[in-house]
This record gives sequence, C-alpha cells and structure tokens, in this order.
Amino acid sequence: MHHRFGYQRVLEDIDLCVQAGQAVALVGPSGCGKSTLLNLAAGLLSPWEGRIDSSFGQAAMMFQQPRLLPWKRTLDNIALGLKARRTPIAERQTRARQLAHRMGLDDDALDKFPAALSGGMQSRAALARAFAVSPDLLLLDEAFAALDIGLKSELYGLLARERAAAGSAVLMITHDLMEALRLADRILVMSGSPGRIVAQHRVATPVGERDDAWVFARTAEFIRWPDIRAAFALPPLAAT
Ligand SMILES: Nc1ncnc2c1ncn2[C@@H]1O[C@H](COP(=O)(O)OP(=O)(O)OP(=O)(O)O)[C@@H](O)[C@H]1O
Repeated sequence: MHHRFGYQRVLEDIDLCVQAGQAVALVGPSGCGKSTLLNLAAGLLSPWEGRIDSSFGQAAMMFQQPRLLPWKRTLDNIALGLKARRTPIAERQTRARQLAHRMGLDDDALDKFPAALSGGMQSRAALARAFAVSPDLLLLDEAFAALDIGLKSELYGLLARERAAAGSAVLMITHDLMEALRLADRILVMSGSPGRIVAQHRVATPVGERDDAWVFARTAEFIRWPDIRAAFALPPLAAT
C-alpha cells in the first residue's frame, strides 16, 4: 500500500497485518507517517494505491486529546458509541457506569461535564468510551503521551486488563519506546521520507510479566539496535 498527499509520497510499500487479539506498535520519528497509517487503518483515509482489508467488526479509536463532547455529561460521553449502536438507554448507561468504575471514575465524576474533570479523569473516560463498544480492534494515536508517569502506568494496566477480557487487537502509534515495549506483541519501526516499515521486533514476554525493571532493561537494549538508531537519526554507537 502506498499513500501520498498531493505530490508528497508519505507512505511507501506498507505491508502490515494485525492479527486478532494482537497488539502492534508503530514507532518512528516525527513526520514519518504514523498518524497517516493509523488513519488509513481506521478508514478515515483511503490509500492512494493498494488496499486495506479488514475482518474486524468493531473498531474504536483513542487520541492524545480525550476529545470528549463538552456538552455531554461524562457518563453520556462514555455511552456515546452504544447510543450510536441504538443500545437501549438503561443498558448503555449500566454498561458505561460499570466500565467507568473499573477505570477509577466514581458516580460524582460521571455526572459532571468533561470541563470539570482533570486531564487524567478525561483520559480514563476516553478509555472507557473506547471499550464500551467491545472493540475487536483498538486504534491508539499517542493516547497516553500527555499523561504523567503514574497515570500512564495505571492506564497501561487498565488497558491490558480490558484488552485481555475483550480479546481486542491493538494498533498503536507512539514516540515512546518504553510504552511500545510495555504494551506490544510486535513493534514495527518506521523511517521517514517516505514512510516505510524498516524493521520488526517481536516481544515474547507476556504483558503481565513486563514490570518496570524489565521495561527499562529492554529499552536500554532496544535503543542500541542499529535499525532503531538509524530510524531516529541517532549517531551509531562506537564499537566496544
Ligand atoms: N492532511 C494532510 N495533508 C497534507 N499533508 C499531510 C496531511 N497529513 C499529514 N501530512 C503530511 O504527511 C507526513 C506524515 O504525517 P503524519 O502526521 O502521518 O506523521 P507522524 O509520523 O504521525 O508525525 P508525528 O509523530 O509528528 O505526529 C508529514 O509530512 C505531514 O506534513
């Protein structure tokens, strides 16, 4: 698959398959085409050349900004996708409330409008909204980039738990190698101008066994890989 905006070739020779239940992370330097690739996967853009086949039934997307509707209360924001699917009101509110409680939001927060919530609470609501529709594919566009490290860590745990329960596949883009190593089964490295997938790494350790020490040690190894250094324009390491 290839993509271009006008005369600018943005993605070239992209051949990517996300299996059911699998978590795939795309890492690469700014401007290499990660968001474009995610938007293509979401069906928000059509490829210039080639095609995208999907057998996923229900996708949900989460962005760096929570993007909650300011005029709807938090509970109704979480239930939005269920409303679009014409789920009866009592059922959708019950499901939204249960999910929100699992994400650490209490009834008081659910009754508020998004502007009255902290950024962290808004992100919890955005994660609950994504899982409310029981997605078999979750698309994450730098979804945790704006959060502090404590909140990130908590939301990673919540994501892993809900994902395991729902069996959702994940396609995520991130600048953060630690985040990719924490969450993904496969890490695809992109380089830019035009964007290509230049390397692929499998992460065999189960997500539940990846504690901080494991992530730090793997990140230190990962950052030494020549393909990672080249993709991010880091100078080669001197031979020891
Ligand atoms: N709608 C658009 N119209 C024209 N050019 C675009 C459009 N969207 C993205 N581009 C260009 O495509 C290239 C890839 O952009 P994209 O946002 O996909 O990269 P990215 O890897 O996600 O970047 P970042 O990590 O900084 O968010 C950039 O050169 C960008 O300017």
